[in-house]
Amino acid sequence: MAVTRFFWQPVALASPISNHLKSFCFSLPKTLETPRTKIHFKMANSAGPVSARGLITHVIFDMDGLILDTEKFYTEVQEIILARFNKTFDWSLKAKMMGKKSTESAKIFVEETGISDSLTPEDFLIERESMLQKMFPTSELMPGASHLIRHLHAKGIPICVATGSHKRHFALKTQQHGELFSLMHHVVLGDDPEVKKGKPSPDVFLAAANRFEGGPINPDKIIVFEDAPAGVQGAKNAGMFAVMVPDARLDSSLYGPADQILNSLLDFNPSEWGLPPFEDEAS
Ligand SMILES: O=P(O)(O)OC[C@@H](O)CO
Ligand SMILES: [Mg+2]
Repeated sequence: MAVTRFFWQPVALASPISNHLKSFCFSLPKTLETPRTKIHFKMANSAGPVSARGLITHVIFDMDGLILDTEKFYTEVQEIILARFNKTFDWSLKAKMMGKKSTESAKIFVEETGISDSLTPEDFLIERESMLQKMFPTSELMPGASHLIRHLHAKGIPICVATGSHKRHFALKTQQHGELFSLMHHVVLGDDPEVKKGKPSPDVFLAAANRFEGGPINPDKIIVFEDAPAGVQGAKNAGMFAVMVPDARLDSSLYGPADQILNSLLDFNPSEWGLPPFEDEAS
């Protein structure tokens, strides 16, 4: 199916989106894309997400790089390990690893960097573990995460987490954020028995949809918030809507099939998806 990308300035969003798409949208050459300064929407066709947004009833959050600012820890330790081999860690490799189960991303790391003869995926995981264990308890929230989670919970919208992180890392990363995560109806982890394959497989998102009250919830009633290309693809493979909040350093050619691309969770407008509007300003 042909995919057209549309861009517009957020200030134009005063009346229903569908009208604006028809009258105010314009496309820009790729060179003019500025991912951190504009809100991007991707429309699969004229009957795509805009008409379906009014039906959203449930929300799934990714964790690393979306709720928690933890991707930087992985980047740091991977840079340290590669430096030992006189190699540098870049964002094209980062993009392939992020969002995946640790065993899967470890394999990608040693193979893509050409160090698999010297370091096995298992040894890589052992080497980075002691560094990560010190870093994870210092995890901080991403901008807008607390505001959006608290808002949806207060309005009675069922919310949950679907992460590639396994149980032990989840506990370390959320040590300082127990109260916020307690607002989630449930959390599906990467080492959950129902998650046979990591993102971009839909497993973690389908398990998340199954576990809501009255589940399984129809995927076209669900938005997934993601930062990683594999996560966006996984959400789409599950038949859900994907709102991507990518790191500014991620190449825009890797945004993939995201339905909406935001600079930050602070830019999310619940009303556009038929969710209860904010009553206050995000802080
Ligand atoms: O699915 P998320 O929460 O991004 O976790 C993946 C993580 O283990 C590293 O990228
Ligand atoms: Mg993530």
